[in-house]
Amino acid sequence: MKITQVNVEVFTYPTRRSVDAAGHAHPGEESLAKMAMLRIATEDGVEGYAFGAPELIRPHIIDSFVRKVLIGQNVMDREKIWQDLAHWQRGSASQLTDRALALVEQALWDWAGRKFKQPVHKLIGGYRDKVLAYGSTMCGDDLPGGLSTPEEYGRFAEQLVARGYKAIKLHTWMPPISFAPDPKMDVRACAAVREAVGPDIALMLDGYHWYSRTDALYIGRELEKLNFAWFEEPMMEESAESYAWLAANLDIPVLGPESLGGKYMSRASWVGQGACDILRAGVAGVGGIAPCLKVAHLAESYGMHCEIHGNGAANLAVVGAIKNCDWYERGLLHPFLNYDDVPAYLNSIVDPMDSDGYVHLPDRPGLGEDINFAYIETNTVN
Ligand SMILES: O=C(O)[C@H](O)[C@@H](O)[C@@H](O)C(=O)NO
Ligand SMILES: [Mg+2]
Repeated sequence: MKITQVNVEVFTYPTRRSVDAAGHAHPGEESLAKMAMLRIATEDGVEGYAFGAPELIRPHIIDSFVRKVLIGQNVMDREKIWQDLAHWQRGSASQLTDRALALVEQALWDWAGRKFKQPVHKLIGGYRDKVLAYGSTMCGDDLPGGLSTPEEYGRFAEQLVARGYKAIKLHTWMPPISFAPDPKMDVRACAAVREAVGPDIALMLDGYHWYSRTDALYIGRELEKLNFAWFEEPMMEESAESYAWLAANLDIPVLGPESLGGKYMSRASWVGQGACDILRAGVAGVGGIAPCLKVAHLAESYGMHCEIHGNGAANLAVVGAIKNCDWYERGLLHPFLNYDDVPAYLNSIVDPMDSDGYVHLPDRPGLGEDINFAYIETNTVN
């Protein structure tokens, strides 16, 4: 079945999610954001879709790389298409990103699910039909009543437990917040949350990402006293040696890498260097669902868990198809925002959570996005 069309529709939608100077999300005034829908069609008229930032799949990327590789190829040859695209990355002057590869590959999976009327996690090979979620907070802020003090983290954590979460991951304060980075404030927020939720809720920290080895060691040892489940990305992930040193000096599991490039190859290096106790990969960060599965299977070969980075249909599909992952990252959450609010371009969210803290894998065909095509058509801007 040959691919005949690759198109991108950019549309606007209202959001209260704003981004700070360091790229971290926080609540803000309602504004109009742009989203791109990648649409891949075959000669039989069946289509697959993926949503992402417009700049990732801007016309230069689609015209110079994606269309050249995809048009005429068999839509079921996902691995060959992915390898062909990946080989264009080196010569693209870093313009063809892993995130762009991930969007193309996701749309190919979505096509297959829609064609064969199966959810992607079942096409991969399902492992589960529900998964416990952890509430992943937004980074700390300076908003009164938000996440501006350790006490406010504690109060929010109580709300999350009441909603049904059985685990909470704190993203704490980062620059441009005036006092950040501050290891002691990070620890105070973690202590306030532990105090608020008691001993039976799993807690994790994913704070400032540029600490020194000694600062990271200090925080890690404090997290051990608070019985945290894992310690995530406290230092630059380019230094696997630093993580190997940290993991050797801590008992709390060190988890990573999240934001490091290098797809499944860098993850293999981390395992080989003992740089983490739990591996990490997200569909966007490693170039797609199949590369993410390669990381999860690598981890499984070493008796390790692989906790999948990020929310959304593609990450949820991977979680649904692997055993060595305990959680689905549901977020990012904030006291001022309701995560369950449905974006205007969807008819329902892909990851509703029940009162026991479980997200049920979607049984809709494809990635499971319940797309509001009429809204997208009406609000398309390109
Ligand atoms: O932009 C980021 O750093 C990530 O999106 C982050 O906020 C969050 O997704 C994360 O680190 N999860 O583990
Ligand atoms: Mg993280």
